Amino acid sequence: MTHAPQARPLLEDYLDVWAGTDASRRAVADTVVALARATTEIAALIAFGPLAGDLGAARVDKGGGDAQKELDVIADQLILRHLNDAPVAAMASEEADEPVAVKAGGPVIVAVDPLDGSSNIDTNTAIGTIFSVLPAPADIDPASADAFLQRGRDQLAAGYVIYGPNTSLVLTVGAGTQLFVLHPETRRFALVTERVAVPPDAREFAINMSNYRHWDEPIRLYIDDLLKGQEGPRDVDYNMRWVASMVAEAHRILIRGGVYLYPSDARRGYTAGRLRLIYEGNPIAFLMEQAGGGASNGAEPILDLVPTTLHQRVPLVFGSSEKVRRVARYVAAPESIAERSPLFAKRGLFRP
Ligand SMILES: O=P(O)(O)OC[C@H]1O[C@](O)(COP(=O)(O)O)[C@@H](O)[C@@H]1O
Ligand SMILES: [Mg+2]
Ligand SMILES: [Mg+2]
Repeated sequence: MTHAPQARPLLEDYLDVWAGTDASRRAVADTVVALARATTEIAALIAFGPLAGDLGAARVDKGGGDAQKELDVIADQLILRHLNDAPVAAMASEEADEPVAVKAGGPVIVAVDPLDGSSNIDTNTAIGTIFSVLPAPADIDPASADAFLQRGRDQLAAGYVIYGPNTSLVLTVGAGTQLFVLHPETRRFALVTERVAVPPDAREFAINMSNYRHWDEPIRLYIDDLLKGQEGPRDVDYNMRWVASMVAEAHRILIRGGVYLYPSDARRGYTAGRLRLIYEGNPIAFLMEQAGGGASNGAEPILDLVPTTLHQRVPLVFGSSEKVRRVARYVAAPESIAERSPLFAKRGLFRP
C-alpha cells in the first residue's frame, strides 16, 4: 500500500527556514541532516531484523552492565561515516573510549549514543539513537575528552530517533521540540508536530522496579506513594511502564506525559545511576525542557551539571515538570514533605 507524502515540510526545509543565512545555524542544520541520514540507514538495517544476521550478538563487555552488541558497533560506524559530510570537528560515542577527529576546523562537535536500548535488539522492541551537538571549543583540541565536558545548557541541538512501528526523529535546535516521521517510501523525515508539549498530569511512571531494594529511601518512598494509588497521598491510581529503552520511555512521555526515573542505587557500578550524562542525560533533558517538561539528577537540572568525565553516569529523572520537581522534594527531605502528611492522605487521620 502506498501513502503519498502529504504536503508537510521535510526536515531539510524546516532547518533551512530556521538557519536562514546564519552560518553558525547552517553548520548545526547540516550536522542534523547528516545524523538523520545515518539514522535512515540504521532504520533500514533494523527493519531486516534477523534477516540481516545476528544484530544482537554480543561483542566485548564494556563493564558496568553495558554489553556491546553487533548493532551498537554498526550504528556507531554508520554515524561516523555520515558525519564526514558535515562540518563536524569531532565525534564522541558511548561505544568508544575516546573521541575521534572528523573534519579540521569544523565549528561543532557531536556526542552520540548510537544505539539506545540495545538489550532489546533481539526482541523486536523499539530502540533508538540519541545525539547532542555542541560548539567546538576554540581553545582546546576538539577531539579531546575535555572538549565535550560542556554543560547541557550549551547544546546547540539535540535529538533522538526511535526505531519503532514507525521511525521518528524528535529534535530541538532550541526553538521548541519538533516531531518528524520517516516516510517509509521516500525515506525522508517529514514534520508532524512543530511544538511538542509534555502533558503535565499523566498518571504513569517508568522505573525498573526490580531494583527497588537497591534504591535510596527517598526513591522508595516516592514510588511507595505512587503505588498506594487512591489510598495514598497522590489520591489517584498510577500505571507503570518499563520498556528498557530510554528513547521509548522518553517518546511515550513526550506524547502522553508521566515520569521516568533511573536513580543511583547500591549495586556495584550503579552508584551514579546507569545513564550517561553526555550521550543520554543532556540530549533528553534539552528535548524535555524545550517541550515544557523537566529533567534532573534528583536535585539539580541536568542541563546545569558540568560533566567531569566523558563517560560519566548520572541519576536521571525526566518528564512532566511538576513530577520532576516532586521527586526532588522527596530527595531533599523525604520525611518532611507535606505531600506525605496523613492530612493529605485519603485514609489519613482527618478523614471524615
Ligand atoms: O536494563 P535496565 O537496567 O532496566 O536498563 C535499561 C536502560 O538502559 C539503557 O538501555 C541504556 O542504554 P544503552 O542500551 O545505550 O546502554 C536505557 O535505554 C534503558 O532505560
Ligand atoms: Mg543508551
Ligand atoms: Mg547505547
